[in-house]
This record gives sequence, structure tokens and C-alpha cells, in this order.
Amino acid sequence: MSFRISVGGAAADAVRRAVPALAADLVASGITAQDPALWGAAAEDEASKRLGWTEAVAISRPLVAEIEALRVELEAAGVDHIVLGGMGGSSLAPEVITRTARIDLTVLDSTEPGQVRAALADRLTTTALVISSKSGSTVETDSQRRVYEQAFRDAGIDPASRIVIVTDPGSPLDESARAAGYRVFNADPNVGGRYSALTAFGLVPSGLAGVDISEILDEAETIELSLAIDTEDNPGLVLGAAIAATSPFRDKLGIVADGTHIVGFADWAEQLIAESTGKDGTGILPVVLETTAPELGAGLPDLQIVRLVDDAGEELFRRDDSSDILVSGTLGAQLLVWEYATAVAGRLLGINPFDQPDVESAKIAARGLLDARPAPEPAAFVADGIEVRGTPEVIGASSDLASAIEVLLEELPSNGYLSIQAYVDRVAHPELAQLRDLLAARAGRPVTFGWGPRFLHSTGQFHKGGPAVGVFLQITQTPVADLAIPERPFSFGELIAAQASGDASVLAEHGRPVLTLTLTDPAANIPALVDAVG
Ligand SMILES: O=P(O)(O)OC[C@H]1O[C@H](O)[C@H](O)[C@@H](O)[C@@H]1O
Repeated sequence: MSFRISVGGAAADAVRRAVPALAADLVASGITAQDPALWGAAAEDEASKRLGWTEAVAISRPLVAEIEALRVELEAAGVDHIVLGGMGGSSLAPEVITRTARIDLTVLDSTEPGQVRAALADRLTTTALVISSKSGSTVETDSQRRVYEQAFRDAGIDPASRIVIVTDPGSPLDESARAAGYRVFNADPNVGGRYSALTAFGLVPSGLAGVDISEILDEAETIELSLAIDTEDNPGLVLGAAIAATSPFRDKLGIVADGTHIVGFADWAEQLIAESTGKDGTGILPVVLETTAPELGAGLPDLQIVRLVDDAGEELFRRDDSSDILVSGTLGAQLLVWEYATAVAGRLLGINPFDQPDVESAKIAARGLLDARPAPEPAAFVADGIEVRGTPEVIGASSDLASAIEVLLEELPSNGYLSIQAYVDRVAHPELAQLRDLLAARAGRPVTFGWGPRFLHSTGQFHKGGPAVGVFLQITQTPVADLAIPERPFSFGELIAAQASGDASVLAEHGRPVLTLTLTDPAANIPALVDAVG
């Protein structure tokens, strides 16, 4: 079975209530036929150029041989390591595809100087770099390309022999890359970034790293027909209704890997759902949870749980009598079902699931800071080597780390959530993620954890465009050793600092409480922070 879903409790009620109308309104066949009118007049223009993913399998087939030929060519030239520079929709699908296949791919979706340095120092002479950007103008990706070009040159390697570009035809990157003699794969411009898993964006880096990408396309193809027909058991309609039509609306969606063979699926689904639905003051907040997360079993009335279970979970499906949504299936099928379900959720919520109107605000704020270079705001206080700053309601009432965190949690509304946003080297300091469970246990509310600037291209839209019920814990680090970006007036360290404070200022403008903790020595500060929280 390529995909299975079972729904209980409130999700089952939602399916009973919403799916008959979706089927009667021919929503599934309409999405498949790329009808841009399904999301209302205001969304029609955008939707008319964003539905190409429904035919991605067929369009991508010819790419398989091309990617394989390049993989063989690179291997013959001594390449045994692929690095992917890209953000959001340009890196999350290859990450889940390669992790699931247990194939090595370095995903460099960061501007943290230590993380960039570590990637550069890793097998450079046998590395090929894939630079993926739909728009061809994303600052993180542009910076990653520049620093690798320089590093290849410094090592006596012609960048054109090692850099592969994935971008939309006619983007600024498309033009400059062709001029530089790079290998370019053009993606379908009628597919938005977060729906691009089965296009060149998902397939080129994964295939070059060694994944059997034709298998992913086969897996997706097996579910295409079930997704296209207007029946009440259409998995896209059922999943879409289960996540978006509960009443009262459970607007937080805990996604739990509970036996699935797919590794890291929730991180991909998080961007798809958060960026597609989190706007106009509504949306579904994805919360990535381990099976031991405090939120599970806490009986939170606004939290719907979806469990990704084993393909062979027949027993589980028969036994299940909980209110959780259970899904299982192959990776290719899951990718396509969740894309349909998200488009369906957009219709049920009355929003345009193809735009991201609030992502730009953080980019503008970061650019403004890089241009104006204001003097850094002094810390309100420093505790255990951690600099503490924040919005007045948080910082005014606190004198030490523990009280600052306590005051932030007191700001949580009863339907709220805490978002931890760590602009920290995630390869060097994965232990920081343990703060999520600790704070969820303390807060008694859902807690999201995102690495910056990666999350800005994922849940970032929701935090600014969704319901204004979040409180925000930013964690930044002073760079261990900064790194210049060739031919740019700012360094990686300056860029990530501007991204963090730019986003903090936009959240504050939205009236949200923000506490910013800057680690001056992460290895020493993280244990102190864990102590203060626990
Ligand atoms: O692929 P790019 O054009 O570089 O975009 C990368 C990401 O940038 C923005 O943050 C968008 O909101 C995301 O949807 C997108 O995936």
C-alpha cells in the first residue's frame, strides 16, 4: 500500500463534515487539472502559476537520466561528497530524501560562520556543490555560492567543474551561472518552492548524492490517481480535512515520527504547512515532536496529533481508537499526498496556500540593518556569560536568566505557543534542541524549535502572519571566528546577526514578546541555559 490514513475523534468528525462537500465541489480533480479558482478570486492570479506540482512526476521523468549522467561524470572526476546550498523549499526535500535513503548529503542551509567554515573544511577537494534557489536571489544561498567559489579557486579547482545550479529559467542566478559556465538545471517555474519536492529541486541534489530518484517518482505515481478523483476516501481530501476542519479548530498540529521508515519528514512538512497556511491571522502551526514529547498525552484541546507510522502498521490501524491521525506510506506518496492535503487545507481555511506575504518583512529588516549598521543594542544584563535582551514586557520584569524565561512563559496566552529560534551552529551544537522538551514540560503548551536562519524560510511566515499567540525565545551566538563573504560588504557573522535582530524587531512590531539570549561561549553556556530552564 503506497499510502494509508486513519482518523479518529475530532479529526474523524472533521472528515465526516468536510469531505463530502470537497468531493461534491470537485476539489480533487480541480487541483489536478490546475484550476486556479479553487481558493477564491484574490488567490487566482498566484494559483494560476503555482499548480505545476500536480504533474511533477511526468515532468521530472526525463531529469532522471540527466542527473544520473552527471553523477557518473562527477564520480569519474573524483567527487565523493555533495554539499547543498539552499534554503526552505530548496533544501528541505533533498534532506528528507537522502536521510531516508541513508545517503550522505551535507545540507548547508545556514549563515552561521562556524557551520559554513566546517562545511568548507570537509572534503573540499572531492566535493561538488549544488546551489539551489528558485528565485535566484536568496541572500543565504548567494553567500554560500560565493564562499565556495572562492574556496575552490584557492584550492586550484575550477568552480565550473564543481558547481551545479538549480533555479528557475531567467532568474538572476540562471543568467550569471550560465555566464560562468556552470551546469544548470532549470526547474518548472509553475511550482512554488515548498511544493517542489518532486521537481529538480528535490531530485538533483538527491540524485547526485546517490539516491535512486526514479523510485521516489514511482512511489508518487502510484498515488496520483487516488489523489485526482473526487471520492470521499481520497487521501488528500481526508488528510486536508483532518488537519484543517476540526471544530473547535485544533490549530496546532503535532507531527510525530512513530515507527515510520522516513527520516525527518516532519521538517519538510513543517515548511509546507506553516508557510502555506499561516497568514491572514489564521493557519495551522506544525509542531515537530518526538514520541516522548510532553505535549503528547497532555490533553491540549487545540493540538491535533498526526503520527507517521510504519508501512506495515496494519495492526496499529486496526487497533487504533485514539483521536490521532495515523498515516503510513512510501516517501514519494507521502510527499504528494501532503501537498494535496495542504492545498485542500488552504481552501478550507479560506486562504491562499501559495503565497508567503510575511516572509519578506524579516528580509527587509535584515537588509535595513546591514545597510544602516546601527551600534549594537547593549544587553539588559549578562548572566553566566549569556547576554540577555528582549522586549520591554519581558526584560523589564527580570533580573536573571531563570526569571527572564519565567516572565516570557507568563506572557503565553492559554491558546498560545512558544517558539525557540536558535541562530546557532546546528552541527556543532545539536544538544541545544533539548531545550524544546524541557520548555514544553514547563510551559504546558506546544513548543516549536527552529534553527535560524533556516526556520525563517519555514515557520517564519506563520509566526508573523498566523494567529498572534506566540512568544519567542531567540538564541544567538557570537561567532567563534567570523567569515568574509567574497565581494559583499558584510560577513557571515554580520549577516546572521542582522537576520536575528531583523526578525526580532518584526515580531516586536507585531506586539509579540521576544527574549533574546546571546551565547558568548556556546559550549559553556548551553549547560547553564539548560539548568536555568530545567
Ligand atoms: O528557492 P529560493 O527562491 O531561494 O527560496 C527559498 C525560500 O525563500 C523564502 O523564504 C520563501 O518564503 C520560501 O518558500 C523559499 O523556499
